[in-house]
Amino acid sequence: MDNVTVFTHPLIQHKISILRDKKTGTNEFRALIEEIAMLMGFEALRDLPLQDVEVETPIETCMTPMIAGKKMAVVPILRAGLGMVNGILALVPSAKVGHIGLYRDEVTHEPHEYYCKLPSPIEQRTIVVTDPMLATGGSAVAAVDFIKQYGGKNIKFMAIIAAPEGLKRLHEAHPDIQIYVGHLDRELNENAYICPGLGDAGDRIFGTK
Ligand SMILES: O=P(O)(O)OC[C@H]1O[C@H](OP(=O)(O)OP(=O)(O)O)[C@H](O)[C@@H]1O
Ligand SMILES: O=c1cc[nH]c(=O)[nH]1
Ligand SMILES: [Mg+2]
Repeated sequence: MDNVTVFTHPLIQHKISILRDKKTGTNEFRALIEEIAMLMGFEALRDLPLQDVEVETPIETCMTPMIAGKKMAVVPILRAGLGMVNGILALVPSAKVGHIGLYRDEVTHEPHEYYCKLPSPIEQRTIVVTDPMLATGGSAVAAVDFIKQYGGKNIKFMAIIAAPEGLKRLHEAHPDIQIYVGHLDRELNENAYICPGLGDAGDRIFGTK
């Protein structure tokens, strides 16, 4: 699929396997989500624009590349996407952070919006949307719809685990965005949970149940 990257890096696969283990506690789970986001972000941000700036080394003055301007936004889908934000900010500390609040109805599995605040202006920014779980794809499609309504154009979506159904739905709804997936799982179950998955990412990050 064009514009879709499914990671195979052993460090990412190893960390995802620890996430899956139901014995992994909140502390470790939260740290792993952040580390995986950073590893995925390293690849996802390989096309960030650079500009040459003048720097004086101890030897001489030279022109050398740096990230051009403050041109990035991280937009987590609340709540679980919040867990990935610091991993991306560790790479680009100057990035602005927007928030989109969505929860999935337990019966219909449809996403419901409860919050949306994005950095303005957003048109020129590289926008990294984070959510560990891409299940039916309803939340991801709704979040990207919002960002496009606000004027966002250069959008990257990062999920740690995706179901084939959700990846297909997001790619078909928004073929122009770059999608990054840490691992593509087998399927959704009758409750629209990813199998084998890792359970409810939000509850495991924040210790709620
Ligand atoms: O692809 P979908 O079928 O839309 O499902 C994925 C969504 O479900 C989870 O959020 P949840 O509704 O559990 O909210 P939470 O992050 O607050 O726990 C997850 O973090 C995604 O946002
Ligand atoms: O498996 C799933 C599906 C949706 N949301 C989660 O947190 N986990
Ligand atoms: Mg949840």
